Formats: sequence, structure tokens, C-alpha cells
Amino acid sequence: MSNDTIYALSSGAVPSGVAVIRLSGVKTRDAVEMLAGDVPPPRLASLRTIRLRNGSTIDSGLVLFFPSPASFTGEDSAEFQLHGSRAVINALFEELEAIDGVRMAAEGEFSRRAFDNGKLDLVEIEGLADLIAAETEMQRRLAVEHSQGKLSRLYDSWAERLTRARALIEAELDFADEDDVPGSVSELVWTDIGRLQAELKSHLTHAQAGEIIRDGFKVVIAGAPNAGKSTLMNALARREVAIVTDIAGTTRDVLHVDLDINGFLVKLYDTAGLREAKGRVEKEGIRRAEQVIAEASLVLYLEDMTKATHGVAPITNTEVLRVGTKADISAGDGSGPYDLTISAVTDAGLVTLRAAIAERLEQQVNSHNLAIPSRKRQKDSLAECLGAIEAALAEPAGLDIKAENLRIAGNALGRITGRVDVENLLDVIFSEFCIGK
Ligand SMILES: Nc1nc2c(c(=O)[nH]1)N(C=O)[C@@H](CNc1ccc(C(=O)N[C@@H](CCC(=O)O)C(=O)O)cc1)CN2
Ligand SMILES: Nc1nc2c(ncn2[C@@H]2O[C@H](COP(=O)(O)OP(=O)(O)OP(=O)(O)O)[C@@H](O)[C@H]2O)c(=O)[nH]1
Ligand SMILES: [Mg+2]
Repeated sequence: MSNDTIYALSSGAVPSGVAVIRLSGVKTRDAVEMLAGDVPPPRLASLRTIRLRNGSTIDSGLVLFFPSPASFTGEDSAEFQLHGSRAVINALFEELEAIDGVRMAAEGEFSRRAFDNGKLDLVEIEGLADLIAAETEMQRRLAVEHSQGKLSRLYDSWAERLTRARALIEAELDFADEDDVPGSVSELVWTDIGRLQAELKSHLTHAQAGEIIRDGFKVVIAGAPNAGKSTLMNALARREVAIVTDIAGTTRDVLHVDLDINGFLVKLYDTAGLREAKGRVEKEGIRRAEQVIAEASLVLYLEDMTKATHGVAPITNTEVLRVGTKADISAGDGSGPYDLTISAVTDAGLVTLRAAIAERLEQQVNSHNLAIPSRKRQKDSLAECLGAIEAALAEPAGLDIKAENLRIAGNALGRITGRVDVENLLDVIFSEFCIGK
């Protein structure tokens, strides 16, 4: 299988101005020579007529050849940059498919080969997948850090420190009863491992920020029926996502839109109004509302100021912004227990509300340090590494047990970058990609 030469459309939806078809594997040279008449000079975009075996022209386009090992995959690779029509692409695919040992790539297979050939490690590959999926500026910046090896270099340097510590401990164990051992290395080793423990702890505290950037900041609109929750959702989304009526209990399902606030992905949820439910459907709606409220990073608790009771917002465990609604028709100056007041009719207060969401978000995310983990997989391995380091530092234990804990810690780091023992993970990671990457 892995010996096959693979091809795929690597550019986007067809039709397009130009389509990029990638090829990688041992038959690349043959295929390029057959289709383009010759193999163009390495890495130089060269205009060629692309022909079927029977001599008829498919198209004329740019051909690039990347000889192994200096290619994205590390194998011989090539690109055909042709006119992006379904018919041109199909004709090329049919011609490629007819070559023995050439087949269409599976999703992520080019990246898988780059990994197998040591071109990219797992963190870089996950970063690449995130980069392709990125929709906001902060997602892009985080993904670029990861795909360019910033995080990998940090983890490699930590793994090296663990290895060096183990080597020094082994030396101490081996020569413990000889006279010419240099003075105890222990102190040096444990000072550095203590420092590493502190660095890891601090690094792990940023994991939540990484997840917020990658997966979004969850903001849930909650409040009594008719408070104006769905109206606010529509105003922030700038489209009619939710049904709005003057009937209390209109919204039942949890509705959701993605917003981009200051370059951050904000996942905004509209929920059923909270009250004593009047039927099975509404009851289920409220149950679902309570469920997303429990998972929220921030709750916007809305209160209709024309009938406000000014009670306590019945939300606990989460950050809450109290928002007074219908400022356009409410008497009074909007004073009350509100963090801010809005009118979805006049749009008053909406700019302030977006800024308040951004402020709460930025309290949780330091956007200057992006060498931070963003996936549960990374976080879990880091926690395992930290646990093993703590076990190694814990008194009392023999040096051999401490060394074994340092080995476990190093392996946990190695699994993040894919340098050790990750066979079972690979299919999951690469299946996230689209075909052609
Ligand atoms: N047309 C085109 N544009 C593209 C890509 C591509 O494959 N084709 N890329 C696809 O992802 C990205 C660029 N990534 C690339 C990464 C490595 C190599 C490469 O040839 N690496 C060699 C040589 C490095 C060098 O000369 O500096 C190597 O690593 O040995 C090429 C593209 C984005 N733009
Ligand atoms: N004047 C005025 N009316 C508003 C405002 N926001 C909402 N409304 C009205 O209030 C009523 C209820 O609005 P919805 O957005 O459906 O309220 P909701 O909180 O989603 O209600 P449920 O889904 O039933 O929980 C509708 O008639 C809206 O037009 C506002 O800022 N000003
Ligand atoms: Mg509603």
C-alpha cells in the first residue's frame, strides 16, 4: 500500500481558475514524463502540454517536480497546475489511474508520508490540520505556531533534559561504589527537574487558552421567556437565525452561531427561556438550556427591563454578564443590577456588549504566548508527564524508581510529538484531513 504512488486534487472546489493535482511516490517521474513529455527541472514551474497516451491534448499547464528527499512528503513529488474544470481533472485522473502502482490518495495520506519520512512531527501535522480549518485570525496564528514546530521544539528540549537527567542518574547508580566517581550529581539533576516541573505546570495552565482559541469561547444567552434572547442572537449574528415572537416559550432547541470577535472564535448559543415548563417539549428545551449553560465559558443573563424583578441571576459556576434588554421601551435610566443594557431594536449597547465579551475572553487568553497546547490529546500527555515528574521528585524512593518515572515522563512527551509509541493514534489524527493533504 505505502509503496503506491498517490495522487489527489489538492486545491478546493471545482470549477476553479486553477486546480492543483499532487502526486507523490516512486512512479512520480514516470507519470510526469508520460504526461508532460519530460521531467522539468527540479522545483521550477514549467509550462507543458499535458497529453493522453494516444497523443491528444488534455490541457496545457504548469508542472513542478520535487525530487526526493526535498519535497513535502520526502518522496519524489510533482504538481500539475491545470485549468480547474471537472473534465480536465477527470481526464488527468483517468490517465494516472491507468498507470500500474498509482492510485488516488486517502485523506491525510500526503501528510502521513511526510510524518513517516520525518518531515513533520505530530504536533506540526495537527497544526497543519488546524491551519487548513482556521476561520479566525487567532486560530490561524495558533495553528502557524504549531505547524512551524514552535511547540515541538519546546517538548523536544524538555525530553532532552529528562534523558540527560536519567543518564546522570544511571551513571551514579553504576559507579556508586567506586572511588573515582565525581561528586554526587543528584543535586544538579533534581534542581533541573524541579525547574522543569514548574515550567510544565505553568505551560499546562495555558492549555485552556489554547482550547478556547482552537475550539471557541462558549457564550450562552439565558434568561426568562420573552427576555429578547433570540432577538439578541439574530442581532449579533446579523441574520435571522432564530424565530422571534412575542409568545413566551418560542425557543426550544439550543441554537448556535459562530461569531468572530477580535479575531477569536466565539460560539454563541440561544436557549429556551427559563421558567416552570408548560409541557413536555418546553421541559426538554429547558433541560437542554441548563446543559449548555453548565458548559458555558460566559453566560449572558438577559432581563426584560420593562418587567424586571431585579432578582438574582439563577446561574452559578460560570461567569455571568447581566444584560438589561429592551432599553428602547423601558422607562428609567437603565440603572439596576446590570453590567450593561441593550436594545436589539435600535442596536444600542451591542458594540459595548461585543467589547464586554472580548474583555472576558481576553482575561482567559494571553494572545502573546501562542506556544501553548490546544488539544485534549496534548493536554492529557502533558498531565501524564507532569504526574511522572512529580512522582520522581517525591521522597522517598530509590534512584532506580525515580529514573523509571523520568523515563515515563519522557515517553509522555514523545507521544505528543509522535517520536514514540503512537501507532494507534495515527489513523485518528490523519483522518481529520481532507483528501489531497
Ligand atoms: N503549490 C503548492 N503550494 C503550497 C504547498 C504545495 O504543496 N504546493 N504546500 C503544501 O503543504 C504549502 C507549502 N509547504 C511546503 C512544504 C515543504 C515543501 C518542500 O519542498 N520541502 C522540501 C524543501 C525545503 C526547501 O527547499 O527549503 C523539504 O522539506 O525538504 C514544499 C511546500 C503551501 N503552499
Ligand atoms: N422593543 C423591543 N422589543 C424587543 C427587544 N428585544 C426583543 N423584543 C421583543 O420581545 C419579544 C420576545 O423576543 P424573543 O427574542 O423571541 O425573546 P426570547 O427571550 O428569545 O423568548 P423565548 O424564546 O420565548 O424564551 C419579541 O416580540 C421581540 O420583538 C428590544 O430590544 N426592544
Ligand atoms: Mg427565543
